Amino acid sequence: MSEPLFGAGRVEVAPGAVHLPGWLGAGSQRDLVRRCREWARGPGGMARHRMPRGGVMSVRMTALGWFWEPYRYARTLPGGEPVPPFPPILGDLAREGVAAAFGAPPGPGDPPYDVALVNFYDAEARMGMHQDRDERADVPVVSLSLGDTCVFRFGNTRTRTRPYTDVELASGDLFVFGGPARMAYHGVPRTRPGTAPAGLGLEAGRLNITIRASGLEPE
Ligand SMILES: O=C(O)CCC(=O)C(=O)O
Ligand SMILES: [Fe+2]
Repeated sequence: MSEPLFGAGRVEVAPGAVHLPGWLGAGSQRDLVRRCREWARGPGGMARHRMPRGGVMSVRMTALGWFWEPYRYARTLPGGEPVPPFPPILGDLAREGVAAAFGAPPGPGDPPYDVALVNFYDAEARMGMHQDRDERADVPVVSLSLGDTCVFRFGNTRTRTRPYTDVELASGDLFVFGGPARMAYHGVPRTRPGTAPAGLGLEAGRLNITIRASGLEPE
């Protein structure tokens, strides 16, 4: 086995896609779970979005910074209310995450992190293979996992199917994908109910926060 580049347990799943197990300590995980509860109580709630072809997503989500629905970003919520602001702590975590994954944070010329999607998975929820392609910036997507472990399927940029790699994302794990992996298809075929660490403040289910740079102009 080759020596990991940065600390123990850095796994390069594909060129540009890095998994750092246990990147967030227990205290940071608890803090983020508490914040997710606050964000979930915001005006957008935790909604199950309807897909353009009629299906309803099994994952519940709320958006910060920009509102997202399949498949676009909007400045306002569907009812016209303003979108809750993008929390600076998520920008800090995203830049630290990129530095931990690739050795350096995004450059000062890169569009800033300005949007986060908070996803909640109950025991039945899953997310089909998709690309994160509604952003107008080629900045890595930073994903933080809390609560139950899931199977995260990380594929290729051309098809929803093989070749892909199944990765177990546990509470506290960081996953970053950028560069040649930025447009790779990925999804969550299942979670593993009952695997969340005790004392997290999340009794059941999985939370995932993806932090992105929209590349869109602020007002
Ligand atoms: O829940 C995850 O780990 C992935 C979420 C995701 O791919 C997304 O929000 O676009
Ligand atoms: Fe995604």
